[in-house]
Amino acid sequence: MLQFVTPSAAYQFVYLRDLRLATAHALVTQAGGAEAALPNDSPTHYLQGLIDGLCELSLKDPLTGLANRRHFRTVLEREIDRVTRSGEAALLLMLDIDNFKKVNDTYGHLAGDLVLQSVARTLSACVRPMDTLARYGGEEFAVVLPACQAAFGRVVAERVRRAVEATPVRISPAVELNITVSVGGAFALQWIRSTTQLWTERADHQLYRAKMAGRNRVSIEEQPDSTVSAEEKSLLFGPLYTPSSWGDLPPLDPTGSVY
Ligand SMILES: Nc1nc2c(ncn2[C@@H]2O[C@H](COP(=O)(O)OP(=O)(O)OP(=O)(O)O)[C@@H](O)[C@H]2O)c(=O)[nH]1
Repeated sequence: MLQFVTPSAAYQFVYLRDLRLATAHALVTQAGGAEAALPNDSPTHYLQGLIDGLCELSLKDPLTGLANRRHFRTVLEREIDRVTRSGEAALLLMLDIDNFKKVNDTYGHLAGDLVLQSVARTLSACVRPMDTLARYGGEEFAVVLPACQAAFGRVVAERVRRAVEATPVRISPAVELNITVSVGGAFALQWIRSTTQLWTERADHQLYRAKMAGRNRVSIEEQPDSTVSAEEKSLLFGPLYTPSSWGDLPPLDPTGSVY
């Protein structure tokens, strides 16, 4: 099923089995991919353009144009793979707009949508092209920052928080709103294969702490010390041991952790 926003800002859903060429064309054009799918192209090019445009759409959140949650999970899984193999640091930030319900309740849902779009633009301007920024859910965003050392991660998280605070959102000619976000962050476990669920839970826990501490602040988990020695790395990634060498192996840690 594809979801898109109509010109009147209403959400519309289309089941793939009901998707007609004209609807596919309208969806791709609306998303700004019209050049890729001009009907006076050759039929093959035209159809390929539509298919490419629809694939692109299926990865995006229709309101903000950021990566959607499904796409973000795929990126996180890839990042876990990379971190497990390379041992590089990677940071996951979860961000949540503070008191957003009040915006909706006071100014209406459309004003809330304008705030979401504005925050999405501000966040996009704060991250590197190699980072992936997503709308994770209602008023929650997420960013994964590959190759991100602890000191840099804290600077980015604080920069993001300040940027949102410094960008008022105009929701009507007479009304401008000051918006803030709370930010929680957790580093990936280096050399150890974790799961997207565990990683997001750790970042979410820090986000909860930032909210509990008063909102409009950053809380980042201390980078877990999962450094392994060169010898241990060779145990993880080296050739398999033969039974005759088992006697040389260090005893197994009952928790399964690598120190
Ligand atoms: N306008 C708009 N509102 C949304 C959307 N998705 C979720 N929301 C609203 O986001 C609000 C979330 O409210 P809460 O979870 O209570 O959080 P909050 O008011 O931001 O409070 P804190 O997170 O504790 O600071 C609800 O009012 C939802 O209706 C959306 O796509 N557009």
